[in-house]
Amino acid sequence: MTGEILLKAQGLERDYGDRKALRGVSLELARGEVLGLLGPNGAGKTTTLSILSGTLPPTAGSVRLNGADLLDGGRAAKRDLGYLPELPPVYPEMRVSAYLRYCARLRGMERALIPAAVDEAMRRCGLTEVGSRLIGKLSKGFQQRVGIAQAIVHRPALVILDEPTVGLDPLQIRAVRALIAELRQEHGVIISSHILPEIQSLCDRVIILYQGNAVYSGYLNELNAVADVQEFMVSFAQPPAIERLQTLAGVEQAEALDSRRLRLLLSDQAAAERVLQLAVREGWGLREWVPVQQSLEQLFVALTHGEAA
Ligand SMILES: Nc1ncnc2c1ncn2[C@@H]1O[C@H](COP(=O)(O)OP(=O)(O)OP(=O)(O)O)[C@@H](O)[C@H]1O
Repeated sequence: MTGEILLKAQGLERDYGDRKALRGVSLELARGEVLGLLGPNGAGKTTTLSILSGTLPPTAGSVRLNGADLLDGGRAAKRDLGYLPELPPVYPEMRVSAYLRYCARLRGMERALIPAAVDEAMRRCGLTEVGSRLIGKLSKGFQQRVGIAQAIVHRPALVILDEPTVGLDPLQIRAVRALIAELRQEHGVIISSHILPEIQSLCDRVIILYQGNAVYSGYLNELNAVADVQEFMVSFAQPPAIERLQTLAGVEQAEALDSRRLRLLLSDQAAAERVLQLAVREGWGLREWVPVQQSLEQLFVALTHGEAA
């Protein structure tokens, strides 16, 4: 965690009739952090975000935002959050700036502060030029920006975005991703996505949901730590025979890539140390020792048993 805890959810469960959509999900978010919720269809992402945004009551569990109980009808806590649901809640017959003024008012913002807040939200979301246009006449990408603008107009501490780039063209996706990257400067952000590279490029931390459980929670830069096997690209000036490497304890696989470069799969850190000590003792002339990052995709496939993301 980088800072003070903004959001803390514990033991969230949600049943729809006898269907268990969430089975005890807990999470935390610090200020300035971007958390990604990743999971195959039906994993429980939207259910989780609806609960975190105070729009759906959980069957069990608690959510605290800035220390206040969100589920206890806390209007003050709700003022601290902005939510973009899967379908942006925009009114096609309203003009952009009028709609944003309406949203700011709805979230309890003081009247005198609203005009400046609306201008600021439009500027941040690239909407200044279309402020007087009818929302229904805007492209899907611009409507999505209006959806994000309504989520940030009242300057909430927490912004929750459910599949923010779904249905957009590649240029619109780039613009929305750039906007999300900028949001972190002022807000804690939670996004859900099916798109692995999106989560990888925008988030500090990821939670992988599968069948209503959080099967993984961790920082993206620590992915290797959860891998059972560690992979390295290695090069030696005088490499040993590949058969020699294959007989060493903890070397799961050794494969020659060219005359000097090898790919090693090792069982753990101790195996890496043994190979390095031997390289020094026997004068193999180490040139490169590069860990191969385990990708989020590999982890996702392993944890969700290959269900398509
Ligand atoms: N209103 C509802 N009534 C009954 N079952 C529901 C309802 N909403 C969701 N579910 C079920 O709960 C489970 C979790 O759904 P949820 O929409 O949270 O998943 P998701 O990860 O957001 O999926 P997707 O990526 O498809 O939107 C699914 O099995 C879904 O069918």
